[in-house]
Amino acid sequence: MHSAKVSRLAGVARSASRQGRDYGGTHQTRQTGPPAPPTTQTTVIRVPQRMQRRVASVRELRGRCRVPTVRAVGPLLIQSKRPQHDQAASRVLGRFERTVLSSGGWKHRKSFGDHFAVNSTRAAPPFVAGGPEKGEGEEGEEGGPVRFGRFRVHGELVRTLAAAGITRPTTVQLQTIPQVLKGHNVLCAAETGSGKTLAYLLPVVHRLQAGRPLEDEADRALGCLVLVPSRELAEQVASVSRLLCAPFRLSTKTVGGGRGVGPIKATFRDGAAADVLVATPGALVKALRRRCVDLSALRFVVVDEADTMFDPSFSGALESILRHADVARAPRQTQGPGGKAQLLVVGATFPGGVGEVLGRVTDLGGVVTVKSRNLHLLMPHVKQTFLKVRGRDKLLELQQVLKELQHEKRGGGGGGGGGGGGGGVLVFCNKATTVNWLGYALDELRVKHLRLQGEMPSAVRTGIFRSFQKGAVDVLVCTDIASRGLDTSRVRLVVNYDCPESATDYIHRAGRVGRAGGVEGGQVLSFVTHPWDVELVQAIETSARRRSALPGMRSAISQPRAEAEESQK
Ligand SMILES: Nc1ncnc2c1ncn2[C@@H]1O[C@H](COP(=O)(O)OP(=O)(O)OP(=O)(O)O)[C@@H](O)[C@H]1O
Repeated sequence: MHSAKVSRLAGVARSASRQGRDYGGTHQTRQTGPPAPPTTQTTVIRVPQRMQRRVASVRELRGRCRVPTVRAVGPLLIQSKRPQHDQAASRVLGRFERTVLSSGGWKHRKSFGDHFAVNSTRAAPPFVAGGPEKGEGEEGEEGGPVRFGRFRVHGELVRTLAAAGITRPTTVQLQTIPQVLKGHNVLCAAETGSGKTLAYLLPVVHRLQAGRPLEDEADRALGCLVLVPSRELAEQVASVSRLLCAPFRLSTKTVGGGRGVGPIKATFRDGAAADVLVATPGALVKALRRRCVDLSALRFVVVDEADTMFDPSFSGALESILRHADVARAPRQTQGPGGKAQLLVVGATFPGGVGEVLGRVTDLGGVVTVKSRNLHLLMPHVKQTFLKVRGRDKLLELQQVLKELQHEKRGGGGGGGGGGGGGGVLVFCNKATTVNWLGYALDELRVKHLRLQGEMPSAVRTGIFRSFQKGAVDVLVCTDIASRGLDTSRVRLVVNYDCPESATDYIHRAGRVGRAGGVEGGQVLSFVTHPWDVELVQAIETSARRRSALPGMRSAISQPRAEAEESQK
């Protein structure tokens, strides 16, 4: 803007000098043209002081704003519409170094049409063991890759995983499984899609089968409770549990909300308790009130998707459930018959209230924290593009993107897009009403899709998600309900049709691509429309350039306030 004004002023100055004028200063007088005939009049131009000051200040500002730019060479980390904002993959911006952001001027309406991408800098996810960057302890005793056998869990478990094509543990599994086997209460914070479900279910099933002889089936007691925020996620976790439990004839049940009390009672009608129960907090509280479930013999309580579960909308129910379970304070309390329950809290992000709630049910000092090295960093194996676009143009942009993907799927892609064609697309909106509206608009454009939002009955939602997972339809238009925990290994593209409202939501949405064992070459495309979206995008771009964690993300439990004050005294 300044430059435009300066050039405008300069233009006036130039045309003035062409006409023989000069902007030398106030009250300057100069004779122009051929030697003055006796009748020639002298031209006098008066430049107001205000204007002079303005030109001087704009000149000064231009000088100040000139940030030394290093021309990016080699592969690019940030690829911008304006090449002067590119950043090479080999360069990491220092913590105190001045950042020149591609999204710097995006609050201005003239920036519509601008775009930049954070390119992927590696092919495989960093949490898959044996990749180019090996993590701690990722080599076996003989220098070969680590296999599940290293944990000394039951051979059947290792064989079951191998039959499912899972032979080598991910980084988070390597760190978490030994701690759970030792009996610790664990807080596990690791990236989306890094295999956290197996990280807790594998040792849990191993210990359940070890502690219960097969003949005991009649007086079976609930051994493990897994709490998750949605019914879809309950079904997903239960399917992994059933796979692992099958060789030992351990049973898994699910109980989810949204269907009244009848189905909850029906789940427990047969009288036999499950070995593993996967439940949503609301449904479990109802079951506890009606004495359908007994938590007295619990050996494990798992809280999955911690950021949602400790959210104020769930935390009340969660706390009352944790009070019913007798949570151990030290590993020795979990041993032997009548042992207390081990607490495992799992998530990719953690809200502030975790310490408050956990402090009331166990000793926080005894909780072992397992934290991934890349937690809260942008995923280096997923290309993430940001496009500044007017609200009215978003639909056309989306249609174009879907068309290109369809074209690639039919084999006409020419390989330019990286990775093969096909795969699923998740289109995230912020509200259920936008999902419905966008659904109608896509119907008009004859784009085959499914819709998923929280106002639908939960049984319908589960069916919709299952058919998307099976590949019946490639496009799923959804709210954030699909961003937490759901395994979307076939998703190749995430479109943020509405920019997410927080960095946490961005991490969870983007985490639906680039998952362990999932489709390679996953990408995220975000439409940026409003000035308040721009702030989040600038925070993401800054983190990408500095390779630092996104701001405002937590991964540790803080002591409850009262306790912290006491320990300070
Ligand atoms: N060791 C492994 N090797 C290959 N694939 C794996 C491994 N462990 C898990 N997976 C696969 O990775 C995918 C993601 O796993 P999972 O859903 O447990 O991730 P998550 O960390 O819980 O993700 P989110 O944070 O989104 O809940 C699943 O499809 C799972 O089968």
